[in-house]
Amino acid sequence: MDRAPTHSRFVAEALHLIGLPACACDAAGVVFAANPELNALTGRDAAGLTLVELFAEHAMPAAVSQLEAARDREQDWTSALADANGGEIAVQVRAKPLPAGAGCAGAAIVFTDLREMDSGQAALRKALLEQKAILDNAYVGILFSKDGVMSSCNPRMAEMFGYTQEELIGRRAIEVFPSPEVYSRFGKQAGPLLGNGLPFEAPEAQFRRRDGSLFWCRVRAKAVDTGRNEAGTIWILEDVTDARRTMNEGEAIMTNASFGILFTRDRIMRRYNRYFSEMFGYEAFEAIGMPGRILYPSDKMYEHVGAVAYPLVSAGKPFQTELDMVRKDGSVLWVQLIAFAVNIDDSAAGTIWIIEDRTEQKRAEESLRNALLENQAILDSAVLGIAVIENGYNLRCNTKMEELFGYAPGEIVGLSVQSLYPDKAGWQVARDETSRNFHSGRLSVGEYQLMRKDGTTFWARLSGRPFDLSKATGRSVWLVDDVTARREAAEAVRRARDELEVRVLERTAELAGANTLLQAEIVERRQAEARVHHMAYHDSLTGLPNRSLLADRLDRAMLAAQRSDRKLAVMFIDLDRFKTINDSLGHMTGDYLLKEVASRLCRAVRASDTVARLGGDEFVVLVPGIRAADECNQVAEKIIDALASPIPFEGRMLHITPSIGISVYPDDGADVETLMRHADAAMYHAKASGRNNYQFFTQTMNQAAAHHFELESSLRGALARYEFELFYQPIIDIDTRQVHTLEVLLRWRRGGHGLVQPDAFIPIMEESGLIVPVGEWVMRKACEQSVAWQRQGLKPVPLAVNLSPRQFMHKGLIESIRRILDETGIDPALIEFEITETALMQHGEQTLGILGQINRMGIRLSIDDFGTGYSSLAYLKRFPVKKVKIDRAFIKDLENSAEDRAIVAAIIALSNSLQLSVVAEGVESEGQYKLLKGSGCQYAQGFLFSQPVEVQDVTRALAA
Ligand SMILES: Nc1nc2c(ncn2[C@@H]2O[C@H](COP(=O)(O)O[C@H]3[C@@H](O)[C@H](n4cnc5c(=O)[nH]c(N)nc54)O[C@@H]3COP(=O)(O)O)[C@@H](O)[C@H]2O)c(=O)[nH]1
Repeated sequence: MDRAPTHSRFVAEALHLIGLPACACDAAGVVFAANPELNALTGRDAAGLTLVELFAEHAMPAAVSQLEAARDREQDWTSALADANGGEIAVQVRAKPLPAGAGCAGAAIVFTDLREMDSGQAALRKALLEQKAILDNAYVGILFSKDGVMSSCNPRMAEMFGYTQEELIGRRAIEVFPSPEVYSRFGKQAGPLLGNGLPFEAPEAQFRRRDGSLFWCRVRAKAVDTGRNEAGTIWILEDVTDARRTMNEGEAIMTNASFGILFTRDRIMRRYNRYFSEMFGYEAFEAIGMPGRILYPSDKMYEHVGAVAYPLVSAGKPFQTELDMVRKDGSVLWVQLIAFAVNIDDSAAGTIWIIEDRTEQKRAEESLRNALLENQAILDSAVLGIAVIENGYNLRCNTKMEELFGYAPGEIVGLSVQSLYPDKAGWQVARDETSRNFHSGRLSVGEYQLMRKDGTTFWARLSGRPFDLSKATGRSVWLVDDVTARREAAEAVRRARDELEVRVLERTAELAGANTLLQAEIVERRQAEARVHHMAYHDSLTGLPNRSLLADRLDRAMLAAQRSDRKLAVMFIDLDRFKTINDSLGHMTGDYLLKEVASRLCRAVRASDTVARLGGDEFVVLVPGIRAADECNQVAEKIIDALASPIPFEGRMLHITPSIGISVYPDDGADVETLMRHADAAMYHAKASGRNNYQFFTQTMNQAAAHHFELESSLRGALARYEFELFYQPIIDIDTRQVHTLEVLLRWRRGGHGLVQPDAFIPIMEESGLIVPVGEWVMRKACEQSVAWQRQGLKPVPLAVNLSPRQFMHKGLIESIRRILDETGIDPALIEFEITETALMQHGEQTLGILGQINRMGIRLSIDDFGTGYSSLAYLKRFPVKKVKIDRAFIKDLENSAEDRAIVAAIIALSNSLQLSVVAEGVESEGQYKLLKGSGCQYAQGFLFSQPVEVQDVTRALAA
């Protein structure tokens, strides 16, 4: 053995002294020393045996346990040793810790061979040992006291107080009480009972340990000998400190629990905590003893809970449910009920019910559930897809979301967000934008193309926000709206708008074009209106103001004159012999002449004066702002001077002179019509005064005008009154001085006035048109006379009848001639028409046609007043005329004027070359006659031969 031999030897020697079989074992349970008595008893050397080998097999567990405990304190038990023959030996075993001086831990074991005792001793000893074993092994402290002194105790009592048995025994009882007062009080309670032989019991009494700490014990006491107090008292103390603490803790739990705790047994309420009282409305002890049924709303529920709960509880399993229970006042509360057995080994021990009032919780849960249901209903009925996203995956979504993407219910959950995009690039763009927005603390809103489960795509408006806006990552909620239709509509609208804009542009262009055209039309119209206005108020040929505008300006000028106390002059200008120029040289020439005159007039007067053209060759100059009438002299002189120089036109020098009549406002009239009429009268006077001069209006001029008017009026009835008659003047053959022709000359034998000469009334008839019917009368009368002369047997003499320009151009002329010829039966060869040179040249080809018709009737034609107009040789050649009459103006000074002679000679030469006869009119002297005859003129007419004479004179002459 390894153990120290000194110790073994020392222990072995000690074992030899015991006299009873004994041994010593170490902490490992190996016998390291045994005395001969033990060796003899077991029949083998015990030293070196293990406990397993030393004890009988069935005694092993107790032996091991007892020896383990014996290392600390003495143990005593009945056991059996194994002998060398495999048998066993009944022994009483007493084991004690090895003393400190033994040198090692372990126990000393002493055996008493129970086989050596006689039966009485053995029984007694056995009983004593058993009692001792009971006392020693009792879990309660047992103490004997006498006279207040502890006389003996079991190990448990000493242990409870922290003493050894030896230390405790002999001590006074008062020492183990907390204080003398407690001891005294305790004694007062226990003493009377014990003194009377009665047991004393205190459920809780406080004691003091050796170390001063206090602990609680349940105390039971009884006199050892109830008949003799002096025999002492046996005290049994049960340490209930832990139980009391446990009980207090339980009470605290019961009292402070925030749920109801109910203890029932036999389904009767035995105990409950404060919370239960408050929960169900019962007082602290009010419901104790009542059946648990009162807590349930119905028998059925009560029975049901019992039927379900108790089998579980009896099996050691907790029962848990939630149900309605009933308060004392009948109101219902919703509780969670948990039940378990007080002792699973004893179902009759009762049941503990943990009851938690979940009414509010249930209400809250229901409210929450309703809210969730509502939310779910809202989500499911939402027209937008709604999804919760975390870490790029769909956590949850509503029905609409699934519909949008074409997934079955629940299919989207767990899908990656990327799988909802048609490609990674699109998803990446959306993710980057979302990240930027979330990190900026903003919502992320955008439109992206997404992909359905079947691979088709659509446009959606995504609106996302993190659950916590302050965190860019984590869960986020997204609204998904299918905006494909809206985008298509927007696209359609955009296209429509583009088309509309194009149309608008086109229409605008059209309108611009139309506007341009309209503007042009407006301009054109305004120009036209201006032209019309201009035409209405201006002379189309010269551009000068016309009669209307002149009247207006004259009106205004009169008003101005009234205000300024000035006068104004109206200067009526008529161009002398313009008619002749116009008729002979044609309209072109006449027009040119008029325009030049207009221009010269404008230059001659001031800009403040008005030059107007009334028509034909009539002009008016309005001179406002004059102080006296004689201021007009200068103006009139300037006008005459302006027109004095000849006007060159197409190789000719045109000479024109004005006759100017002047009326002055207010002297000669107070209105436009009067001033104009008076100026006109003055102009006539100027003409009568030899032309190329000016005359101021006088009242006598008014009388001339009145006379003119009177003549015209009288002429209108002259034909009907047979006041006309014919005179005849012979045209003689120069060579023979015999009558060649008779010129028919009209006379007006005006009633009360005598015979009126043609110059006094033919211009008026020409002007008024009366010349047409009167001229026809002349033709008819002349023809009738010729026929009459012939009927009288007189020698037929041709008659020369004058045709005025107006008469010549009259449409009914040819028909009228034809009718007269037919009706009178005159030989057309006896008729000759004299037409002035001016009239012939006036209408060119038309004249030629009329002349041709007349000529074809057999009527001869002659040109009257030849030399005063502007004959065209081309026409002369073509006209079917036979004769020209040299105007008497060239004959008048023939004898004195070489120029006139040259002209007459030229006319005669021209006529000869054209094979025309020449008549010289106005021959009044023999000198003239001779010159004419010498010049080769064939015919002559004049007072030298005869004045115009009445028909009777002609008849007489013809008959002579
Ligand atoms: N259309 C018509 N015109 C007619 C008609 N009757 C006349 N007239 C024209 O009137 C003008 C004046 O005519 P009258 O006063 O008759 O004078 C004519 C002669 O008396 C005049 N004459 C003739 N010889 C001389 C003369 O030696 N000296 C002179 N001082 N006068 C003389 O000449 C007139 C005839 O001229 P003309 O006709 O040019 O041959 C006159 O122009 C008439 O034509 C008519 O019915 N219709």
